Amino acid sequence: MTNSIEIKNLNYRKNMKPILSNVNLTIASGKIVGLLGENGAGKTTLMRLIAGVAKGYQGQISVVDESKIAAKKAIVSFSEQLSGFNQNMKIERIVRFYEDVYPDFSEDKYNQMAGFLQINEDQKLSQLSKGMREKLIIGLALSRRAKVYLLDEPFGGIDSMSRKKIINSIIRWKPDNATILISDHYVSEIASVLDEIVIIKDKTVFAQKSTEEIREKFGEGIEEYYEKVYEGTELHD
Ligand SMILES: Nc1ncnc2c1ncn2[C@@H]1O[C@H](COP(=O)(O)OP(=O)(O)OP(=O)(O)O)[C@@H](O)[C@H]1O
Repeated sequence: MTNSIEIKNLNYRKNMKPILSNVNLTIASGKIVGLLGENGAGKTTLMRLIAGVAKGYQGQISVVDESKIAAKKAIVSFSEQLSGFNQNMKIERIVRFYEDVYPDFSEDKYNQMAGFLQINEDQKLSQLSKGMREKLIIGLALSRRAKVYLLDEPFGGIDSMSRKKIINSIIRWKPDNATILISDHYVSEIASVLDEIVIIKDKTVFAQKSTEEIREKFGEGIEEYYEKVYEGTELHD
C-alpha cells in the first residue's frame, strides 16, 4: 500500500508561539481518516500545512510523494472558506472559476452535488445562509477528482438530513485510491465511514488508531475511545 500523506518532524510556530511540535504522521492511500481534537488543538493548521496554504514550517510534508507547494495544490482538494471571493459574486461564477483553475474539477460531479444539496447558482455568495455556504464549500471540494481531500469541519451549520446525505455520498463518490482527512466535532456522525482516527493533543499527534483496532483491542466505539484519550484515562501511542 502506498502512502498519501507523510509528515516527518514537523514544527510550526505562529507569531513565535508553537502551534504544532514534532508531528510525525503517515496516512496510507485510500483511507478515510477522522482528524480529532478540541478547539484550538491545531487541526485546521495541520490541514493548511498539508494543503500548502500555510508556509514557514520546519520538517517534511509530502503528499503522494510531492513536497513542492504547486504540485501539492494540484492533487489536494481543501475545503477552503471562499474568503478570497468577492461577496457579490454569483455562485455560478465561483463554479466557473473552479473549472478554470482545477483541471480535475468534474462538472458532472458538481451538478449531482448541487442537485441534492439544492444549491441555487443564481444566488450571490453574500445571500447564502451559514449552512448553504458550507454546502457549497463541501460541494466544490468533493467535485474535484483529487488524490487527497481535506475537509475541515464541513458540517457545522448543515442540517442533519443533509449531513447524512453528504456523509453517504462521500463513500459513494470517493475515488478508490483517494484519501480523505476529515475534522469534525460530531464524532458519532462520521464514525461509520472512518477507517482510522488521528487525535491531535498537546500540539502533536497524540494517537493514531484504526477503527478496527479500537473496536477489537479496546472494545469501544470511536467516540468513547476519543473521550477517554482526552480525559487521560485511555493509553495513547
Ligand atoms: N493567525 C493566527 N495567529 C496566531 N495564532 C493562531 C492563528 N491561527 C490559529 N492560531 C492558533 O493556533 C492554534 C491552533 O488553531 P487551529 O485553528 O489550527 O485549531 P483547531 O484544532 O482547528 O480548532 P477548532 O476546532 O476550534 O477549529 C490555536 O492555539 C490558535 O489560537
